Amino acid sequence: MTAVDVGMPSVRAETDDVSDRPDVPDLLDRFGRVARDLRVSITEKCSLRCTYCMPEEGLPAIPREQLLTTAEIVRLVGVATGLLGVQEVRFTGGEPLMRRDLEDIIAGCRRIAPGVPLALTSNAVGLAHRAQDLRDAGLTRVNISLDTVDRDHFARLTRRDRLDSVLAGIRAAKTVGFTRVKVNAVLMPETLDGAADLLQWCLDEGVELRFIEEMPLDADHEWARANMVTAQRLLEVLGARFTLTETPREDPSAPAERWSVDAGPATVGIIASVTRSFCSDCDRTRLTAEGTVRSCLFSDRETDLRAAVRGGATDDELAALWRGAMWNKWAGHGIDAADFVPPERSMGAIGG
Ligand SMILES: Nc1nc2c(ncn2[C@@H]2O[C@H](COP(=O)(O)OP(=O)(O)OP(=O)(O)O)[C@@H](O)[C@H]2O)c(=O)[nH]1
Ligand SMILES: C[S@@+](CC[C@H](N)C(=O)[O-])C[C@H]1O[C@@H](n2cnc3c(N)ncnc32)[C@H](O)[C@@H]1O
Ligand code: SF4
Ligand code: SF4
Repeated sequence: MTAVDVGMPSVRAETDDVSDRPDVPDLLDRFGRVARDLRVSITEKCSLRCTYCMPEEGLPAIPREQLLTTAEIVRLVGVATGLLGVQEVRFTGGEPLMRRDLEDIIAGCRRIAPGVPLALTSNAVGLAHRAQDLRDAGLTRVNISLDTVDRDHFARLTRRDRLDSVLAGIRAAKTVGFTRVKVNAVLMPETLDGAADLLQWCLDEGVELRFIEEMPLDADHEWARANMVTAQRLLEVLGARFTLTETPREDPSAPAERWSVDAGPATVGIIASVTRSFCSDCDRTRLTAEGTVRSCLFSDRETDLRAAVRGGATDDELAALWRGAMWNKWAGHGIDAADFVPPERSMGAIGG
């Protein structure tokens, strides 16, 4: 972390003041954190309707002219990696595969940021047909969401009967040579009984499974702390079938804590965003599909870069706007605070 006088801001600072920001190129915030991990949402559309994320009818469509174009995404990724110290870029959504120009976006970003890892977070529906092209375009890594290997549970949770397509997508990701394919599973009461089967499937396939605590980011606003499956509860359930041993954290800003399974080398991860929050080490910055910078998943304060891009701003001007947006980033999500209010946008609308 960069050492600067960061003062004592409140957890949810509501200010745009950047007059006290030190003149450094990186995406520094008042708490001394530096964002190096950029997550770019490229669409609000999705082929699934996971209950913890989307409403049944899907999100309201973003008018085409409000979406960042391929060229605009590439330019902003160039600003982030070239001027702002971003070291990894992840494409997300909505479902990034819903954009037919995803391969062009990846190829453009690969050209503008040759040495930077480019990752994708996807539900893998239809990935089997595109995995090779995405790899050829320069994609480095893929994380895939899969909550259960039980077809009925999958169909109920995602409101779509697409388990086979997802499993084929995961296998294709391995076949075309993406290294360290990871599977993300959100912990839900309905799928907890199948958690050990999911882990066994991932062990058999040689992919790395991470369970994720559900956050209050569902479009239906049904999240309740009392109903949430905690990391602790999951460990009890998995412990009935596997021997789990906690391993040291690879990197303090990596959200997953890892346990070796049956003496390893395979591991299972848990992203305990709620009960063991990692906000104090957060290294994320986000671009929404409409081209706003969002400093934290939970903060609705956004800075419009699309208007600046379309108004003729230079790269240096865009970088300055981005730095200002991150300086006033909140300390953390504050889910346990008495006055917590979930953000207006749901996970799929922000870009998870
Ligand atoms: N609290 C919090 N959780 C996040 C954030 N971004 C993603 N998540 C959660 O972390 C899960 C995994 O995210 P991924 O998209 O796989 O990214 P990642 O964990 O950074 O990926 P790796 O670099 O492969 O570890 C998501 O499903 C979200 O639930 C964030 O900024 N804050
Ligand atoms: C919003 S999705 C977008 C990318 C892609 N559609 C997918 O599902 O991987 C990104 C990640 O957010 C996670 N997610 C969605 N809603 C969540 C919630 N309420 N709490 C925690 N994670 C959530 C998903 O499981 C997924 O891993
Ligand atoms: S989690 Fe991903 S796949 Fe599921 S509804 Fe949200 S955006 Fe779609
Ligand atoms: S909730 Fe906000 S501060 Fe916490 S890890 Fe996520 S983006 Fe970072």
